[in-house]
Amino acid sequence: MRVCGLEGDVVIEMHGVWKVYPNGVEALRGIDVRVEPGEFVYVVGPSGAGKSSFIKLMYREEKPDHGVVLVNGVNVKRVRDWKIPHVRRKIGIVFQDYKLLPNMTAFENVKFAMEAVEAPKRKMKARVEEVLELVGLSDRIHAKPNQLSGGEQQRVSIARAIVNNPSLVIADEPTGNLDPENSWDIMYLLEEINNRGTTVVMATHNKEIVNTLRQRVIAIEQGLIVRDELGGEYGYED
Ligand SMILES: Nc1ncnc2c1ncn2[C@@H]1O[C@H](COP(=O)(O)OP(=O)(O)OP(=O)(O)O)[C@@H](O)[C@H]1O
Repeated sequence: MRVCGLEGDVVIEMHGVWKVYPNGVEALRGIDVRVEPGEFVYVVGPSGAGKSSFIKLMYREEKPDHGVVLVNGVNVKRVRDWKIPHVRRKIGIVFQDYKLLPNMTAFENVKFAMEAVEAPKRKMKARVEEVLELVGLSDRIHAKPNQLSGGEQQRVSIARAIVNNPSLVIADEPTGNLDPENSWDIMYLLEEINNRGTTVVMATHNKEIVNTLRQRVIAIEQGLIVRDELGGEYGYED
């Protein structure tokens, strides 16, 4: 049974999507794609191919210049700035550099994400403790980011990403700053989250992970999807 999202809903739909930055760079040049609930998708491709631009459209960090991007049925181009938090309520985001608030503890960082969506106050403490336990950090909840290792910081950021039960987790190079052991730990967590029903979209340069934990692979080159395979390979040398 799916935990999030209704069967048959499409999590992400893009039709004829172009992203052209103000300097004239055509980062995406006509993208068509559908991601269904519960999928795990790797986004791969050479540096500068358009991977980050592709996933930034999903969390409305960027808007398409042409075409349509629907996330959980919402047309992201039509979302006013003040409504972005509402759209992101159902999306968890994980960055390569964690982006934790430095003056807050692990507990406070995760709680902050619940406050941002105005979750019921009485449920916060238990829920924050629950997700920090899920990522294996029960004994570090009062540590600040500079007291945590890179792997631990990324686990806090994953706890923050899932605390509001998102239907979609988007990760941009989540293992990019981590050693192999910590990278695998993060991948097992993302797999576990996916097994619980959450859709995961992850941009990565990690060949070993993509070729070992086989999932759908979307390859982007020069702003175009050049390959889209279930159980695909990484397909590049780096
Ligand atoms: N804000 C921006 N302004 C101008 N150009 C940009 C901007 N962001 C990205 N670009 C350009 O758009 C193209 C695609 O960049 P993008 O970051 O999407 O690629 P990427 O595949 O994620 O690369 P990497 O693997 O190196 O992170 C590149 O040529 C990049 O220089």
